[in-house]
Amino acid sequence: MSVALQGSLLDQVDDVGLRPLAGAVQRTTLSHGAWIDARPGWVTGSDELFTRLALGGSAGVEWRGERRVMWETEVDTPRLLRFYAEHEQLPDPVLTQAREQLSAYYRPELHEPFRTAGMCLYRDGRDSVAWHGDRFGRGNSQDTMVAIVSIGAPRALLLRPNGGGAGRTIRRVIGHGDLLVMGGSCQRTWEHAVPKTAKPVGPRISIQFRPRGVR
Ligand SMILES: O=C(O)CCC(=O)C(=O)O
Ligand SMILES: [Fe+2]
Repeated sequence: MSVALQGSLLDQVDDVGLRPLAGAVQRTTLSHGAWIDARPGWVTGSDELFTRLALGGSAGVEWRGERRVMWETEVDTPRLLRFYAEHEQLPDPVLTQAREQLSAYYRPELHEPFRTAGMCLYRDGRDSVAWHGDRFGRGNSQDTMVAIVSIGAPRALLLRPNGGGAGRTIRRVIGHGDLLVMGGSCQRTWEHAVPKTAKPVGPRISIQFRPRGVR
């Protein structure tokens, strides 16, 4: 796997860590009770963290390719994946800290901690995720939150109300340690996607923290 990364210059001087959330998170209210929060540059030293996580084997994450059935043929899922269930050790201590800090910050609103961590590796612009909501679990019927940490090369995350409609898509370019949290009814009244791009882009890792029973 080729994971050459053009890092952000600012980021290379920092050790891997987290900046504060309080006072630095900006909320955008969407329709139908959905919202997104943004905290740009939350993870410091994120290029270093990227390198640690992108390396396979014991130093990092066992990235897995998956297959799925599409139009009656089996195709590769266009990204690599690793899901950490709630009792699994996360692959880097800063991710454990991130989960704790998110849980503390959002507790008054979420009333429960973030527990699982889904990870995706987008190797280049051909990797993507199609329009969807995280609706396999409680996100289908209840308000909840999904917190996304993005490291490596920035990619566009698109959001639109279910079914779309011209001019209703919101675009956020996230990478290099940015935090984006989808909340309220976002998983059931809105959809999100990371589209393919023909532009030459480096690899990006997305880490999604979710509460129990949300997937
Ligand atoms: O790449 C991302 O940040 C989004 C991933 C996503 O939506 C998912 O895995 O459910
Ligand atoms: Fe998702």
